[in-house]
Amino acid sequence: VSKIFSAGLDITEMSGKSNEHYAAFWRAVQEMWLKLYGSNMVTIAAINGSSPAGGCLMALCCDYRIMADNPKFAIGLNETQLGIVAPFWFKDTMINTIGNRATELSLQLGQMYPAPEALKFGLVDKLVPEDKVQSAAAAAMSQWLSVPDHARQLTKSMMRKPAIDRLVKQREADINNFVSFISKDSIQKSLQIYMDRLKQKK
Ligand SMILES: CCCCCCCCCCC/C=C/C(=O)SCCNC(=O)CCNC(=O)[C@H](O)C(C)(C)COP(=O)(O)OP(=O)(O)OC[C@H]1O[C@@H](n2cnc3c(N)ncnc32)[C@H](O)[C@@H]1OP(=O)(O)O
Repeated sequence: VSKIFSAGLDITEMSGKSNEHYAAFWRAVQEMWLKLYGSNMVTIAAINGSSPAGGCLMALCCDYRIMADNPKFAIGLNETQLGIVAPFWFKDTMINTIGNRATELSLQLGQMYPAPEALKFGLVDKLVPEDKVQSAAAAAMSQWLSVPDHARQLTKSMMRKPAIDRLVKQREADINNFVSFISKDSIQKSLQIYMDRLKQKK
């Protein structure tokens, strides 16, 4: 979709559903992260628009991020703005990209960074004109693929394994945490208010 890289997780999957539904949904989100963050392939994010929360997470899972140079497009883990909390593995992924202090600021405030600020913060690696995002991503891919694969893969795994092992070890507990958190009346209310606001802004 033009102007949106990803709107993040589908909020309708996290509201008004059964606990079994929430558990299956969260397992699928974990699976997505484990596959993408743990992939031994080269992954380049061509960020052609806004990228909140889960969308930002997907971009952060990639090896390199190229974003369209348009200040109207913003990226960030904005969970607190929805009244929800980025789980520890979202937080770990961000820390591994921009460091601890920048992550703390970012997460507590639920900040969305317009493209130029995202570059300054290190959330993305490069800005290019909107119509050059795909070609710049293809060029970056060629550069990354020119590195001997086994060496690049072992290096990637060395950097990411601790975060991945942490979720693998705590997977079931993380699902239980998600279900008990998201099914709280107060959290359901916050999500409802956020969705109503999204619709009103039209
Ligand atoms: C103790 C610790 C325990 C921790 C336990 C875990 C806690 C839970 C963790 C959950 C992590 C959540 C991650 C997420 O990704 S949440 C989703 C975050 N996403 C957003 O905030 C995006 C909101 N959307 C927007 O900002 C804009 O819609 C956007 C910039 C994406 C596009 O803007 P545009 O103006 O082009 O389009 P509209 O706003 O008019 O939207 C069109 C329709 O789409 C609906 N919409 C948008 N985003 C979502 C979404 N994420 N999910 C569902 N639906 C969405 C929007 O309402 C419009 O719908 P209608 O056409 O029906 O009105």
